[in-house]
Amino acid sequence: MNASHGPAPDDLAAWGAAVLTAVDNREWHTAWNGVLDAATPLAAPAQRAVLQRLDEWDALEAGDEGRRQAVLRQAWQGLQGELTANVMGASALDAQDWDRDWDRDGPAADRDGSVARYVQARGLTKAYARGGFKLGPVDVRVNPGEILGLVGENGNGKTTLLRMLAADLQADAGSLDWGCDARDVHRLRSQLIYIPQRPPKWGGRLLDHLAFAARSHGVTGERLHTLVQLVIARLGLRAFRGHAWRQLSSGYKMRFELARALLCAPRVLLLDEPLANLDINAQQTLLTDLRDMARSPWQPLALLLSSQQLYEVEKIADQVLFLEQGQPRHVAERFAQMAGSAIEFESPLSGAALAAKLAGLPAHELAHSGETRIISFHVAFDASAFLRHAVEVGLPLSYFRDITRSTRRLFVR
Ligand SMILES: Nc1ncnc2c1ncn2[C@@H]1O[C@H](COP(=O)(O)OP(=O)(O)OP(=O)(O)O)[C@@H](O)[C@H]1O
Repeated sequence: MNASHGPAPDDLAAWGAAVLTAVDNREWHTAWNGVLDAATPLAAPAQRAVLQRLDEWDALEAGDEGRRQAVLRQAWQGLQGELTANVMGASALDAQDWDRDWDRDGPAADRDGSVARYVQARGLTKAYARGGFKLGPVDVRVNPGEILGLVGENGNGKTTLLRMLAADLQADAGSLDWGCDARDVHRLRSQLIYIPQRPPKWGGRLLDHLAFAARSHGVTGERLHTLVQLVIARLGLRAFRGHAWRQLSSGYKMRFELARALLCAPRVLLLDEPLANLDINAQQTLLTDLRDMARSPWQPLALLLSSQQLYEVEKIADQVLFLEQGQPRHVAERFAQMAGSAIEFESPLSGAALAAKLAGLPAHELAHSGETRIISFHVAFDASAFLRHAVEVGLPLSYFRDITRSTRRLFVR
């Protein structure tokens, strides 16, 4: 995409088709994510039109599905017009402020080296004198539009690595590269946003904080209002605009931090345990939103997130880096060395009763982690064969998952 002149025709067509498909399928969240994402770099009048549609949407009665589709289609059509005009050369971008960023951050800036284009580390190490923990050497590279999931048990160096990649903690050795001139550390840090697991407390109202963040990033005039409102909608914070820090749950505090990050138009986003303290539905929604943010056709991000939620992270990550006692294990390489297969399951049976039901299966080992059992076969034995066996011998199962190619397998002791 040529950012300084708006979207390329292919990006526009793909975006248009994806949003319309979501509208047809009544996947409202996905459709709105697409609309709000495309509206983010546009000028105030185009953003105001989208905000009007959002107000109409909020006023709709529950169950009014046809009207919902109509409102979203109208929002889509309005944006399509703006974006097409932009592709044809009549800039829809606000000449006054955001356009400056796009010019600055587009190819011209890439050439002058002032904008981060990816995050890359080679041979990165860190040792803490107190306690003796050592991390690395670690090699990593994440490009815009890609997601890296960082997993590992507690105390294995995930936070240490994220902070080094965010230029927030000095490495002992190795090289770090963001694809730009890193000598202006202040400028670099404004493009690398690190959100810690427990972000600091803030005072006042959520809306005022976000307006302040946008203003600090150079957004002015009417666009200050429309952009902040769009980003608030994007992160599902419309009902919390007037809320104070103490009135927000942990999940919404994380959403606030993401909204603040988006207003700074970061290139690299590093999140430490963003799923911690979220219920399962909130985790799924946040992961979808993070995936959409990273893969935005308008402003893609290199996204790195640490998490204990292996299964959830694996669903959206392009690469998974597993840290074990400070040493990186690139998961794809580990799997290449592992034979056999593994299944995680839960059953009310245990001990001899369970062993009797599993007798007759190919050679295996049985481990457990709390209530969950992990059966590891020495030879490939696929999940459907295991299920067939369970049905035949009457093994009751309350949970079942094939973890042969999951990072979960690396945690089996
Ligand atoms: N400033 C420090 N000085 C000394 N040791 C530290 C320091 N910061 C972290 N450590 C130690 O380094 C190790 C790795 O910590 P880190 O927070 O990076 O791990 P983590 O994988 O993020 O852990 P968790 O999942 O519990 O957040 C731990 O043993 C921790 O106690």
